[in-house]
Amino acid sequence: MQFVSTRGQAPALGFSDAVLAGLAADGGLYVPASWPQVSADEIASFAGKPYADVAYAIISRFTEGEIPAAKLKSILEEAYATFRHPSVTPLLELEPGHFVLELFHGPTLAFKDVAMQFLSRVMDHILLERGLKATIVGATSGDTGSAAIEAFRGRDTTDIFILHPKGRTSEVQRRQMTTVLDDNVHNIALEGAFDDCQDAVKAMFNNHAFRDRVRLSGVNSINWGRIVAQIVYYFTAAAALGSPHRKVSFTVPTGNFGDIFAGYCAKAMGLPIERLVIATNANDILRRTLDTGRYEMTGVAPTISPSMDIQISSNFERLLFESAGRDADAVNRMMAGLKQSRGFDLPETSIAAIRRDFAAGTTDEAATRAVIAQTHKASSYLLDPHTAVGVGVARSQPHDGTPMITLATAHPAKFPAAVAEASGIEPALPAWLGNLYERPERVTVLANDQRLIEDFIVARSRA
Ligand SMILES: Cc1ncc(COP(=O)(O)O)c(C=O)c1O
Ligand SMILES: N[C@@H](CCOP(=O)(O)O)C(=O)O
Repeated sequence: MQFVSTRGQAPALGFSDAVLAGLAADGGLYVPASWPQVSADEIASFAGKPYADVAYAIISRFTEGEIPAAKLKSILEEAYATFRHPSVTPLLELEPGHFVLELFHGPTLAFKDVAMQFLSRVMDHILLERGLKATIVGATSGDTGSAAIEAFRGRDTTDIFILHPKGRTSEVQRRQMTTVLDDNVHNIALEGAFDDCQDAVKAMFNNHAFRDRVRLSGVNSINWGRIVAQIVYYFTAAAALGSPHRKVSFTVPTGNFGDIFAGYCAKAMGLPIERLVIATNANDILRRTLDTGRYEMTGVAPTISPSMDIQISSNFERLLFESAGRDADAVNRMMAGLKQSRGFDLPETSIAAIRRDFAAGTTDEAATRAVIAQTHKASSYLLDPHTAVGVGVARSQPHDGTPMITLATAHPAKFPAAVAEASGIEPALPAWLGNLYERPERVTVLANDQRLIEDFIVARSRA
């Protein structure tokens, strides 16, 4: 399987090289050259299978010829043995016809663990095979960083540098990152917003001298290795509800568009998905884009779902590529518009194609709090604020008899202050994180200055 860049100027790569590259050399994102298909019979066979087996069935279609079957199986067994629930990603019915897919049973309590536990092991394997070390950089609004640090800590093949926006994560999220004191882990608190962190990471990838010097690699969802692992739970959840004989819809709390793009991939591979619903918080650039056909940056406001306080939604580029019939020139024009004038109009055919697969809605701050309170009152189920954004939007969708699955992307204990304010209940951290508030922290505060950040990394990278 080859992977091509959404900007059309970088060479096509195999799975291992695409994973190590993270971002393509032309600034684009890698997507598979074609979508492998999963037959109806095979989808039906996923119901009741162990999670790691379904993961193998899906992921091996992209790694064939590169990662030996036995190695991939052992990576997946090990990755999902770190989850505290036997089903890995359990599905439960919140109200008739509306399900939540709990993706937060991994080591850091957010959906990022599902991909990161796989990615760290597969990268380690590739680097060991090649006798190389890599420098990993990542931008986080809190969850990617903690999952990546947990997955890569102590690994000899990698140094990991995570940039988070200073003061804009929850305290639990920050401590999950800064209390990891392994030598290969480096936390940077950037004076800025999440988009500044993400811009800095992309600028490092586009600085080819720096990129080569430290053998740069990335763990944000720009990396195909993240997306491929997230496709799996769309299949397990749909199969559990009777797919392929019954269609399902998904509502996904969305920021960088990685999680919901994985749903699009599942559909492209043959999973009968009726609708993919983009759920945004008050930072609603994606909902406005679906409404108006124009992607327009207007600024980011901090919310109680901070991991979605994003306006440069990286993976939307992958959807633009798909919706434009894989026309890289069209993508380049749109991305140039974004750089020059902070916005662009989608071609008519693109927005029409997107609207065929996707719907979108917003749950604002007050409504998010109300969803948490009302859901707890009705069913004693505590939602984290990101999942609540999803549940709020899912409830506003037309009822067409198709089961709706909302992705529960984080455990409420990651956001105790917001959850307690909304519901009166302070969710407790699981036992293994019980002493998080007593652990010492290590973090470096840096100004939002590209040179400063790159110098910091060069001085500490062992690659
Ligand atoms: C808890 C949580 N929910 C939702 C999202 C949004 O996911 P995505 O960026 O893949 O759209 C994030 C961050 O990525 C998150 O951390
Ligand atoms: N919400 C994210 C932001 C980065 O998203 P990613 O999926 O592209 O890594 C976070 O928690 O850091």
